[in-house]
Amino acid sequence: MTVETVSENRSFGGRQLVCRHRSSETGTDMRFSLYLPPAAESGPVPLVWFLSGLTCTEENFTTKAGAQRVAAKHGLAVVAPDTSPRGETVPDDADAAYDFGLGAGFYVDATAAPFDRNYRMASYIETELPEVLAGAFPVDGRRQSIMGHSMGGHGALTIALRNPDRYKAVSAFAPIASPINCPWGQKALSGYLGRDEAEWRRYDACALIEDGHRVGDILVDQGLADGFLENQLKPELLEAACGKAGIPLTLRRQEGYDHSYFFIATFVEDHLDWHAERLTSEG
Ligand SMILES: N[C@@H](CCC(=O)N[C@@H](CS)C(=O)NCC(=O)O)C(=O)O
Repeated sequence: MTVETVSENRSFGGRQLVCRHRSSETGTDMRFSLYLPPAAESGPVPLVWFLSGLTCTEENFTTKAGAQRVAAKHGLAVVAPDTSPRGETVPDDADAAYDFGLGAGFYVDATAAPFDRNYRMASYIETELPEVLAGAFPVDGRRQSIMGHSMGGHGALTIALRNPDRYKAVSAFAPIASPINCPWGQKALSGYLGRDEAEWRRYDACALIEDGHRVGDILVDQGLADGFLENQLKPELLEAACGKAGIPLTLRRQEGYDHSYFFIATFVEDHLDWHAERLTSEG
C-alpha cells in the first residue's frame, strides 16, 4: 500500500505529516495528517484518532488545535483523517450544502444510492486506515484511542462504542450526541442510509448505549455559548443515556465557549492528558 507524503514539518521535535493514499473503501484518494512525536524515533507509539466536524479536512485540527506540543510531551501519535471522500466523481448534496456530502461523511457506511459507492467512512476509519498506518508508520495498534469534534465527536463516540476493545479512551468536543434526534443527523442518516430508522441506530451514540454497547468512561467538553448546542448537539441526551447505563461520563459545560477551534485549543491538553493516562496504564 503506497502512502505518499504531501508535506512534512518539524514540530516540537517530532514530525507533522500530511499524507495521501488510494482508498479501496471510498474508491478515491484520501488525505490524512499524522503527527509523530520524538518518541516515535525509537519505537512504536500509541495512536490517538481525531475525527473532525462538518466542512473540515485533515487540515483544521492540524493547524488550529495546537495538539502537537501535548502529543510530543506524552509521546503520542495523532492522526486526523479527512471527513469525506472527495473528487469530481463523488456525489455531493443536491444543493452543495455544508451538512451533507463533501466534508460531511458522518462516519457511516452509506447504503443508499448514489452515496453507497464512495461514502464508506465507517469502514475507512475502523478498518482500512488503521491498516495503512500500521504498515507505514511506527504506531502501536494495541494502544489506540479516539476523540472528535461535533460530527467527529459523534464519530468518535459511535466508533468507540462499536469497538470497545480497540480504543483505550474516548472523548469529544461538542459532539452530536444523538443524530437520530437532530436536524443534521436526520438529514445525514436518511440520505446515507435511507428511511428505515432501525438502520440508523448503529450510528447514534445514545441508541448504541440503549442497545447495550459500553465503553469504560467518556470525557466531553461542551461550550455553553455554542450556537449549535440546543438544536443539534444535545449533550443532555448523552448524559441521560450514560446515566441509565452506568457509563461514567465527565461532561464539562464550559461557560462562554463557542463551537470553534478556539474552544478545542483551550481544552485539547486536558483531552490528550486523559488519553495518555489510559493509553499508558497497563491492562
Ligand atoms: N459553516 C457552518 C458551520 C460549520 C462548522 O461550524 N463546522 C465546524 C465543525 S461542525 C468546524 O470545525 N469548522 C471548521 C473550522 O472551524 O475550522 C455554518 O456556517 O453554520
